[in-house]
Amino acid sequence: MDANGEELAPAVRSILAAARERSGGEERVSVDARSFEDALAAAESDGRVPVIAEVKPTSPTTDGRRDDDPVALASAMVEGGAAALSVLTEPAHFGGSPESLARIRAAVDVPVLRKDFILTEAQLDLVESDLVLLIARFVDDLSGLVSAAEDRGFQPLVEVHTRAELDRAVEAGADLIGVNNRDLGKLEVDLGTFESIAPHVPDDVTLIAESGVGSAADVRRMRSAGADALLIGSAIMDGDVTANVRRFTTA
Ligand SMILES: O=C(O)c1ccccc1NCC(=O)[C@H](O)[C@H](O)COP(=O)(O)O
Repeated sequence: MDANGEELAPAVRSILAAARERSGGEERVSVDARSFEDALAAAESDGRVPVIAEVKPTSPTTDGRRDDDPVALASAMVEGGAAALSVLTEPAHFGGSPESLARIRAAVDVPVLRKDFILTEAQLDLVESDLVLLIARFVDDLSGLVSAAEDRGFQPLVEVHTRAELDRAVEAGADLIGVNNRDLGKLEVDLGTFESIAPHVPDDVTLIAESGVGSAADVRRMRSAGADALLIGSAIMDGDVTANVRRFTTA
């Protein structure tokens, strides 16, 4: 069950159980973050669709696993025109690690999002990144965690899947909001989720469409519905990542 008492897919229950066990960093981090807004503006100004390309070695909904060097993958994504990167740090279900993120961030000059299931303030201190994902569905004190992230210099990206979660994200002061097309209760993907929530997002929020984008037509669909940027994982990790990113950034 999640905080709303709703049933969760077994894989997500397992992800959350593992997240509750993970400790934080030993010292409070203080990040000199690369501006995500500037990265989006740079992409727009030279005609690239702003894409956050995700280094996602595996996942509960992916067959197999990609064991390439994460830094090589990340550099190939930047070569394809990614405005920013998302890097999984969850080890048990996504094959990520904080070490991979630190190596990637040192090797590229675009902003890097830490993609994990952060539940506590201490877990923010595991590794430096430019953005951190906070999933509204799983965080009780969302305002507290948004503030804690900002106090450390992170740009928090608050992920929502419903209107009620959007309201919580806005109340928590989120400037960056991602609408996840993947329902983490059932693990089903529906691009209509973004289309139904986007009209209710305040104009001053930077809005990201997350999950389920697999084609140039999907990119255009999400952009028409109001996406300032797209977060794309599986479809980029499948095959030549530079060519895949380029297909989306030129959609
Ligand atoms: O991707 C999964 O299988 C997954 C399973 C359980 C919880 C979360 C999951 N994904 C997290 C994500 O948000 C995605 O990695 C990200 O939005 C990219 O999605 P996609 O482009 O569909 O790989």
